[in-house]
Amino acid sequence: MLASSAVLRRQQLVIRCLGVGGYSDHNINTNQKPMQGVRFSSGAASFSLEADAENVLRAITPTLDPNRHKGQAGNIAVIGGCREYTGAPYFAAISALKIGADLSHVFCTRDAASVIKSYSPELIVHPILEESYSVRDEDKSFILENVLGEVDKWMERFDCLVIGPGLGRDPFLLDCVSKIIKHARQSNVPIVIDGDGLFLITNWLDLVSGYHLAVLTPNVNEYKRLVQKVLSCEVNDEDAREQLLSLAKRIGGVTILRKGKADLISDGETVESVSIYGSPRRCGGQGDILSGRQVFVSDSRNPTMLGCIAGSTLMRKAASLAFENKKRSTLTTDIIECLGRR
Ligand SMILES: NC(=O)C1=CN([C@@H]2O[C@H](COP(=O)(O)OP(=O)(O)OC[C@H]3O[C@@H](n4cnc5c(N)ncnc54)[C@H](OP(=O)(O)O)[C@@H]3O)[C@@H](O)[C@H]2O)[C@@H](O)CC1
Ligand SMILES: Nc1ncnc2c1ncn2[C@@H]1O[C@H](COP(=O)(O)OP(=O)(O)OP(=O)(O)O)[C@@H](O)[C@H]1O
Ligand SMILES: [Mg+2]
Repeated sequence: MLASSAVLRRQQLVIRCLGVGGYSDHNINTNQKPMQGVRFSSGAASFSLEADAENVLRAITPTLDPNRHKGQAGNIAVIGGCREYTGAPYFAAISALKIGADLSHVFCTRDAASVIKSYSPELIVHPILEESYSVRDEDKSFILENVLGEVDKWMERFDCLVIGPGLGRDPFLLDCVSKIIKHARQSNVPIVIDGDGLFLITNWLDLVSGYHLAVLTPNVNEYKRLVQKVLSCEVNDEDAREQLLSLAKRIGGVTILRKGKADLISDGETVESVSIYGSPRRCGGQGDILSGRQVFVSDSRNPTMLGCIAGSTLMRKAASLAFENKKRSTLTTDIIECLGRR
């Protein structure tokens, strides 16, 4: 079957981002020497720790190419935003634009939509999700079909879905989102699962199990719940890397970025860590920024690990720059202003 144009575009994004075959986006246009510094062995990227986080950042960030048109540097969608939470989906969606995506959509509930639209004209906000309180039982299947139809109209054009920032835990809303995840898998769209999206898949692991284009970004609580559910034990920080490797292996296919003092990243085969930069401020919203940074997640395995290393490094670098400037008063909005600064 001919790969759809979106899959081809995502694969071109892979080649440009990774410089697979020694060519970065810049080389493609100028045929200069392949990039140095990023080592690939037997098809799996093997990186030392901190120094390569910088090299990965350099390797995976596509250069600005005058021959490209709008959308080719990345078109992402955040699935999240409800009556309770409107900041999280905004943080995730604007962060993707700030690191270079061209278009950023938010699919949220009607209540949240006008609030998120008021935060920024840069975002394309779709008020299509519903929570139980606004839906009669007899209308639920019709509304579910309508939600899926609205998302499917756009699905082929997305390079990545970020599912969960500010989603909340409403059962009807989570049921709709579970169907969106299934449709994304059928369309081979990479997905980043964060926030309440992790609450959903922890209770329904089949949604992501075996899907190598899925990235999970749990915080301390969310990771604890995943370990309890999948490994039937408590988090063991004595053997954090081994436990993360087992968790990723047991779920199968996914890449997990365990957020913490050091971010640990595993695809079930290797484990990498990123602990450079960062700030001592733990204000809410920093994880949402990180989930939006995974816009480089792509079609094949290695870039998923690379995307996580790059996203974590960029997030921590921006947090460090913001803290230098604002100290104890640093907020997530200050960190967003520092994104993309090198
Ligand atoms: N400005 C914004 O809009 C921001 C919005 N945010 C959004 O908030 C959502 C939750 O994210 P978070 O990080 O607070 O979740 P987390 O650490 O697992 O829980 C902390 C503790 O609270 C509890 N708990 C949580 N949610 C619950 C619920 N719905 N109903 C009941 N209990 C709940 C939880 O209990 P537990 O699950 O452990 O039993 C734990 O004890 C998520 O969608 C995120 O994107 C954040 O990104 C920040 C900025
Ligand atoms: N102790 C720490 N020291 C330095 N950086 C940290 C520390 N804990 C987390 N981080 C970094 O802060 C970012 C957000 O992690 P955090 O655990 O706050 O996510 P979260 O709880 O999902 O955030 P959010 O409030 O957006 O939901 C991650 O990039 C992580 O690398
Ligand atoms: Mg979070």
